[in-house]
Amino acid sequence: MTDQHISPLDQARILSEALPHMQEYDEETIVIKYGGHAMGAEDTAKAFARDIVLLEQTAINPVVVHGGGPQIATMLKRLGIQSEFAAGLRITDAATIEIVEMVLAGSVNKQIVGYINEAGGKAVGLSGKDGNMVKASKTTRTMVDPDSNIEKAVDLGFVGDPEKVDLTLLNQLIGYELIPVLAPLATSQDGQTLNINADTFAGAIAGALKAKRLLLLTDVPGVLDKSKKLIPDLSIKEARKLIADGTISGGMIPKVETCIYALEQGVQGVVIIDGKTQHAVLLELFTNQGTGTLIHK
Ligand SMILES: Nc1ncnc2c1ncn2[C@@H]1O[C@H](COP(=O)(O)OP(=O)(O)O)[C@@H](O)[C@H]1O
Ligand SMILES: CC(=O)N[C@@H](CCC(=O)OP(=O)(O)O)C(=O)O
Repeated sequence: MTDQHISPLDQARILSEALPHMQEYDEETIVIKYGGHAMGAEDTAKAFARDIVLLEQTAINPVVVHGGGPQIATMLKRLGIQSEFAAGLRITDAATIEIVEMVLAGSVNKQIVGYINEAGGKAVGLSGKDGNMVKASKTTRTMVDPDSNIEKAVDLGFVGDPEKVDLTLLNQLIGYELIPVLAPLATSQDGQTLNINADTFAGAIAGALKAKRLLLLTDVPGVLDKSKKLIPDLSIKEARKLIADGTISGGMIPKVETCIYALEQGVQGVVIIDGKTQHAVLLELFTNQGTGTLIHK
C-alpha cells in the first residue's frame, strides 16, 4: 500500500505533519456524505473505506451517509420503471420507493459496509428508519408551470424532508467505536417510508450531532463558476447569489443548501470535494491543502 516513490523518511514526515490535524479532530464527530457519483471505481471506493477506518483509528468518530442516485437509476431502468426529477428530487411513486429502499438500504449500503469492514473497521449499515432515527414529513414544492406561468404545487410522492433526528442509536454506535453507515430513508409520522435526498439527510444528521465537519463527496472538484473554474471558498451570501443566478444548478443546489443549513446548525466546517480523487477524505482532513469548496458564514 505504500508509495514506492516516497522515501521512508518522507513517509514519517508526512505522518508527523498530520499530528496537529489529528489533535484538532480528536474525539470529534465528522459526517462524510458519499455521493452515488463518487462511488464509481472499486479502487477509489476501497481507498475511501480505508480512509474512514483510519479516521476511527485516530480517535475521530466518522459517520457515513451515502447516496446512490445513479445506482437507483440503473435498477429502475432495468425494471422498465420511468423516473423523473423535479427541483433536483426524484418523483417517487409506490413502485419506485420499493426500488429506492432496495438499492439504498440493500446493495449500496451493504457494499460500503463490506469495504469498511474489509479494511478492518466495524461498520454498521442502517437507514434513518432504524431506531426511529429520522422522522420526515412529505416534501412540498411549487414550480412555475411553463405554459401558464403560474406557480403550481408538485406532488413528489414518497419524498420527505427530515423533521426530527433521534440520536439514541447513533450515540450508542459511536460510543462503541462502531462506524454508522446511513442510507437516506426516513419514516413519516404515519409510518410510510420516505426517500430523502442524501445531501439533505447528511445535513440533518450533521446538524443534530453538532458535527465538527461535514464533507460532501461528489464527482466534481467543488462548486464551479460560470467558466467551470473551482471556487475555493464561498460565503453563505455568495452561495445564495450563485443559486439565484443559475451558476449553481441541478444536484449542486441541495448540496449547497445542505452546507448552509449545517453551518446555521453549528457545524464548524463544511466542504464539497471530489470523491473520485483517491484519499479525498485524508487530503481534506489531514493536510494543509484544502482541495474543494469551503462554505463559510
Ligand atoms: N456550479 C456548479 N458547480 C459544480 N457542479 C455543478 C454546478 N451546478 C450544477 N452542478 C452539477 O451538480 C452535480 C453534482 O450533484 P449530483 O449529481 O447530485 O452529485 P452526487 O451524486 O454526488 O450527490 C455535478 O456533477 C454537476 O453536474
Ligand atoms: C428524493 C431523492 O431525490 N432522493 C435521492 C436519494 C439518493 C441520493 O440523493 O443519491 P446521490 O447523493 O447519489 O444523488 C434519489 O432518489 O436519487
